[in-house]
Amino acid sequence: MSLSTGSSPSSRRNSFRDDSFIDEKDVIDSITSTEMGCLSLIVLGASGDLAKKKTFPALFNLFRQGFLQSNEVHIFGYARTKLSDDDLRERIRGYLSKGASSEDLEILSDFLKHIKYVSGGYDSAEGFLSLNKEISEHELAKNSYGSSRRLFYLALPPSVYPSVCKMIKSYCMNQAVPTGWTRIVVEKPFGKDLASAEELSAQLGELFDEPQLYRIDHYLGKELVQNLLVLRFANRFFLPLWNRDNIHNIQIVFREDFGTEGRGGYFDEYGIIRDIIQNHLLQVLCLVAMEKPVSLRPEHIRDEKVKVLQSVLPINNDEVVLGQYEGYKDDPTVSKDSNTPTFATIVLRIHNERWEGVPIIMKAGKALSSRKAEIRVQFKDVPGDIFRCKKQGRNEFVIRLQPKEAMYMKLTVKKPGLDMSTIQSELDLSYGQRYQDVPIPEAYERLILDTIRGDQQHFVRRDELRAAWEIFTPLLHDIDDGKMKPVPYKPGSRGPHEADELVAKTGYVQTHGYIWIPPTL
Ligand SMILES: NC(=O)C1=CN([C@@H]2O[C@H](COP(=O)(O)OP(=O)(O)OC[C@H]3O[C@@H](n4cnc5c(N)ncnc54)[C@H](OP(=O)(O)O)[C@@H]3O)[C@@H](O)[C@H]2O)C=CC1
Ligand SMILES: O=C1O[C@H](COP(=O)(O)O)[C@@H](O)[C@H](O)[C@H]1O
Repeated sequence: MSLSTGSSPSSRRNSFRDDSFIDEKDVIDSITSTEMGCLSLIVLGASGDLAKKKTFPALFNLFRQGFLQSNEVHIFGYARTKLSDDDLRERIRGYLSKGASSEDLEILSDFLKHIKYVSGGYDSAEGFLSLNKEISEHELAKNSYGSSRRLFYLALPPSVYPSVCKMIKSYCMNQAVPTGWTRIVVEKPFGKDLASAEELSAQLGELFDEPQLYRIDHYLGKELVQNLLVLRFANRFFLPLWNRDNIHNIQIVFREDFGTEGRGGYFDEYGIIRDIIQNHLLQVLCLVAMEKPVSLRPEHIRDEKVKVLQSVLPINNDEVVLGQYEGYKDDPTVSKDSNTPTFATIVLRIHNERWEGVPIIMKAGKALSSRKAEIRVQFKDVPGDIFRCKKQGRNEFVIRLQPKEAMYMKLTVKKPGLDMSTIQSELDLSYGQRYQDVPIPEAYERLILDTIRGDQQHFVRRDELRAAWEIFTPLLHDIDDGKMKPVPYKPGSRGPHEADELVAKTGYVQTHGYIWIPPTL
């Protein structure tokens, strides 16, 4: 976990309004009026993996940078496990203190004082009544000005979302209306297919209005994902090139160099398409492929994302390769005859004026040779090529989301020297080198801050979710019914060779003899 450093707490608190390019008056007004007063952050599922690894570290980083103010905030953990306040604090301390400086350890001790734990069931009126009592006491003690705010973060399996939301609605709503608010953050996977996602949406929709619901997809909080709209719409370079006339194919790739360790039971029920492609990679695709929004208002952006999703053609199963790494089924929590893919390459086709004929290759896998996530835009060959550049490979624009954020453009140049020959080189913007003193925030930090500020731009709207499930549901049902089977691949490999063959069939040209080496400082 990284403890990002930053400027002084007081200056950081207002930096969003100072620096943001979101300048619509109403957005700013809504942020200003709801960013004050007592703030209760309630982490449901506080005993779990996500809470430990992501939610509490993100809250701590926001606290240490002054985005959560000591005199306003209180954090409540809730779960069934019997823990004392100190048990939870010690768990968090254990995770956060590794490698921390003495200054950080001091701030951590202060942060932990703001944490309380309440134990109870996810359908227990008694549990939620005690939670409400704790929150109300904190509000009474601290609410000296402004309105009280309640943010419920569901770090829980989706199966309990409906009952938890009913409990919140019945027993824990903020009474400080209309100035205060109650918001709910839900994690993916949001459903297992179109029908179950719609049912879940309907259940939650009966209890909360869309502006109260934040469907989090942490890929939308990654620095270079947030950069996509700026890159595409603020640079004259890209505007005329970003279309079927110039781009041959696009790849959106997620690789992990570890398996499903410790999460086999969950993963076996969902698989790589539901875990990564239907949400994280598809959200990235929306930002890569959407038209320019009317403005930066969340609704304008999300309207354009929905249009892209609705333009995706039904998946052709001949353009899908599934894989399962050898040894996956050794996990005792995984079924011995599991048909669950841990790897998938899927070609999507967008039926619109900009992208007709451009294969969009979505690739994700666990237990592969490396860990990285990137967008790879491959341009067409140069027409009337007098340099025989084809030998060298095509222009490619690569956006590396992680690790080591970077953007680089592979291009052909004259080989330096007396000979007149060409080689592949690159224009390179590596963030570690270009922005040496700028800490890159963790995705969860940024997104939790958005939920507190009431900015839904980087959250998935209900109709987006529906459109996303519409794309993948037929394929998922074919896999669930055993009509599509994963091929085995070796852990630590590139995945099944059939996937490389499929990508080659789409016309992707691999550049041989060239490798981008991230610069070192
Ligand atoms: N872990 C990760 O890296 C990521 C997780 N997510 C999503 O976040 C959510 C939480 O994930 P994670 O923390 O890994 O999950 P966990 O399995 O760790 O569950 C979180 C907590 O929920 C409670 N719980 C677990 N299973 C059940 C059940 N069947 N019924 C009721 N309560 C249960 C447990 O608390 P107790 O028994 O104490 O009540 C547990 O501590 C999930 O939706 C997951 O898909 C999303 C991205 C990444
Ligand atoms: O949502 C998930 O994401 C993680 C990968 O997240 P990253 O930010 O480290 O790329 C993945 O390991 C997990 O299976 C999935 O549920």
